[in-house]
Amino acid sequence: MIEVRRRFFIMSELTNSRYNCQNGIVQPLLTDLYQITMAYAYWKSKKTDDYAVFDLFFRKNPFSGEFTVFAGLEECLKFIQKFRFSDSDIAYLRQILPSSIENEFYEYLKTLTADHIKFYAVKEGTVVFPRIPLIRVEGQLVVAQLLETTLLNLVNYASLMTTNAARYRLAAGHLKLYEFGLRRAQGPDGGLSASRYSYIGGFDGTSNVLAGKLFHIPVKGTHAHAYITSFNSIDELQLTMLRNSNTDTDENFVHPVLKWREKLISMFGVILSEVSNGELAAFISFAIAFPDGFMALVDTYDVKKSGLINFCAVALGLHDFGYKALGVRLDSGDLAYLSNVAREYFNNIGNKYNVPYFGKLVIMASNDINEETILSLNDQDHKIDSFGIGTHLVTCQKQPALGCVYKMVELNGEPRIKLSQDVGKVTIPGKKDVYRLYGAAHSLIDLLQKAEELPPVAGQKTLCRHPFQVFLLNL
Ligand SMILES: Nc1ncnc2c1ncn2[C@@H]1O[C@H](COP(=O)(O)OP(=O)(O)OP(=O)(O)O)[C@@H](O)[C@H]1O
Ligand SMILES: O=P(O)(O)OC[C@H]1O[C@H](OP(=O)(O)OP(=O)(O)O)[C@H](O)[C@@H]1O
Ligand SMILES: O=C(O)c1cccnc1
Ligand SMILES: [Mg+2]
Repeated sequence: MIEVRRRFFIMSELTNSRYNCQNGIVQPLLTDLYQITMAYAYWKSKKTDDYAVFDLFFRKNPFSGEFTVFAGLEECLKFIQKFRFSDSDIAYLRQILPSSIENEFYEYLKTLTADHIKFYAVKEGTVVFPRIPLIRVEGQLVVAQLLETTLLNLVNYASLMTTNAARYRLAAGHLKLYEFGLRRAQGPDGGLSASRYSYIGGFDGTSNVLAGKLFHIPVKGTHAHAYITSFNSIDELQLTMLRNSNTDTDENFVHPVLKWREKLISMFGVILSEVSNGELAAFISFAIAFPDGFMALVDTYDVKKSGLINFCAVALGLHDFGYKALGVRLDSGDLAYLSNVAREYFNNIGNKYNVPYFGKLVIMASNDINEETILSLNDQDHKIDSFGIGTHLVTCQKQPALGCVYKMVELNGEPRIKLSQDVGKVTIPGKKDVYRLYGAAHSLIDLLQKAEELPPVAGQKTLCRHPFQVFLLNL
C-alpha cells in the first residue's frame, strides 16, 4: 500500500516561533542591489502587480551525499512577516540610486509588505532532495522578486550546516557531539548560525554561550591549555581546602590527592619527574572550583605519563570527598590509541580501588575532527564517548556552499522556463505541488505535480516520470 504525504505547508501551518529573537540584520536591504533596480524597472513597466510564482530549490546534494536537510525556514517566516522598508532604508536608497529615479517609486516602495504573498514550504528539518521545491512563493511580482536574495541567504547556509551536522551524527551513532567552532566560524553571525543549525542537525550542544541563550541549546565546555599552563607548581595553589561532602567539613584537598598520585605513579611505573606538578595544580584548582563537574584536558604535556595520572589522582581525591569526576578531554595525538589507554587506566584503577564508576568516566576527543576522522575512528577500536568539533563542522570545509536557487516558474498563470545548454540548469516550469510517496517500510519517491492536478491517492496507481531521464516508474 502506498501512502501519500503532502510536502508543502502554507505559512499559518508553519509558524511556530520557538525563538523570540529575530536576527537584526535580516531586513529588506540585506539583498543584492539588482533586486531594487529590477523593482524600479518592474514599476516603470507597470508589471509590479503581475502574479508570479517562484520556486526555491537546489540542484545537487552537498558533500557528495545522498540527502539534504532543509533548514532556515523559521528565519524566512520572520523575515516575510516583518518585510517593510523603513524610512532610513528609503533615505539610503535615494542616496545610492540614480537621480533619474522618480520620487513616486520611493513612495511606492514604502508601502510594500509581503502580507499578500502566499508562502508554501517543506517543514524545517525535513530530508529533501535535488530539484524539489523547498519553498514556493506566490503573489505580487515585485515583492516575490524582492525576497529572492534574503530567502536564499537564509536557507543556503542553514541547510548546508544542518546537513553537515546530520552527517556527523550518522557517523558518530549514539556518541555525544558538541559544536566547538565559534572561534573559527565565518564571523559572529556565521558562528551563531553554525551553533543553531548543528543542534537542529543532531548535535547535543554547543560551547557558544550566546547561541545557548538565544536558541535554548544546551551549552557545554571543558577548559583550554592556557588554564593548565597558567600553573607551574603545587605551591602556587591559593586555595587548598574543599568541603568534604561526606563529613560536611572543609578539609585539605591537596594532601589526599598527592597521596593518590604516589600510589598511581608506582601502579603505572611512571617516573615522578615526568608527571607535571603545574598540571596537577591546575587540575586541583579546577576540581576545587567545580567538584561536581570535573573534566580535565589531559594532553598538555604527556597523556600517559602525566595527564592521566594527575587526572586520576584528583578524581580519586574527589571520590574520597564524596564527589564524582566526569572525565577527560584528549586534544592531540592518536585519539583511538589514547582513548584505549585512558579507558584501561580507568578500568584498572576502578577495579583496584573499588570505584565502579571509574570505568565509565567520559573520554572526549577534539582536534580537527571531521566526518572522515569519525568514520576512520569507527574502524579502529576506540573508547571515545564524545566529540568536540569546530573548524570542519562550522566552515563546512568539505563543501562551503549549497547551491540553492530561486527561479520564476509561472507568471499570470502561464508557465515560465529558464533554458540552458546544461540540462541540469533547465528549470521545471509551472506551479507545482510536492508529495512524498511511502511504501510499507520507507519513503519511495517525491512526486511533483501541477498544482491544479488532484493529489495522488494511496492504493491507486500513480505514473511517475523523471523530469530529465527517460524512464517510468509505475507505483
Ligand atoms: N586514530 C586516529 N584516526 C584517524 N584520525 C586521527 C586519529 N587520531 C587523530 N586523528 C586526527 O589526525 C589529525 C592529527 O593532527 P596533527 O598531527 O596536526 O595533530 P597533533 O599533532 O596530534 O596535535 P596538535 O598539533 O593539535 O598538538 C587530527 O585531525 C585528528 O583529528
Ligand atoms: O575541531 P577544532 O577546530 O579542532 O575545534 C576545537 C579546537 O579548538 C580548541 O583549540 P584551538 O584549536 O584553539 O587550539 P589548538 O589548535 O592549538 O588545539 C580545542 O582545544 C580544539 O582543538
Ligand atoms: O570547552 C571546550 O573544551 C572547548 C570550547 C571551544 C573550543 N575548544 C574547546
Ligand atoms: Mg586545534
